[in-house]
Amino acid sequence: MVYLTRVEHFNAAHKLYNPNWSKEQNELVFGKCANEHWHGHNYELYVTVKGRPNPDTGFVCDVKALSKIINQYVIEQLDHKNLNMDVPFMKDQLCSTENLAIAIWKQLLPQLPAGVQLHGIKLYETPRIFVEYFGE
Ligand SMILES: Nc1nc2c(c(=O)[nH]1)N=C([C@H](O)[C@H](O)COP(=O)(O)OP(=O)(O)OP(=O)(O)O)CN2
Repeated sequence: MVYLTRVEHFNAAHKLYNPNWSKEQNELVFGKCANEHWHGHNYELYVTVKGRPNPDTGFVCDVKALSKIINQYVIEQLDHKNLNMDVPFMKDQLCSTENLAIAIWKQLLPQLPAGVQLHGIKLYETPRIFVEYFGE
């Protein structure tokens, strides 16, 4: 089994805010990330698929085709958007890196070519904060 990773990136705004809590409770839990006027991140997205190399191409899959799928179903939905307001697949969710990684997994899973398995999503919110999700 070979693991193949494509890296993409996007910029987006968000705030961490639980609508069931008071403003004070949100500020207590999320601190500056609850700022009602939003803040932004330069996200780095690592998508890893796994499979056996095709004997005719040597590819697990064509990574350029994988990039197109990631861009169509994920990056175009997220890039230069407000995650809380503009992104249907984040509707009614807290826009943490964890929840975003899970949502990206769910977006991509049905779009992958036959025979290519999604292994993991690694999403950097900042150079010092990242999550990994393996569909468990
Ligand atoms: N478990 C999580 N914790 C936090 C998340 C998250 O998604 N999951 N997100 C945030 C905020 O979005 C916050 O904006 C992070 O940015 P920042 O504080 O700038 O992050 P850094 O630690 O990389 O920056 P420092 O300058 O080193 O503080 C918070 N928590």
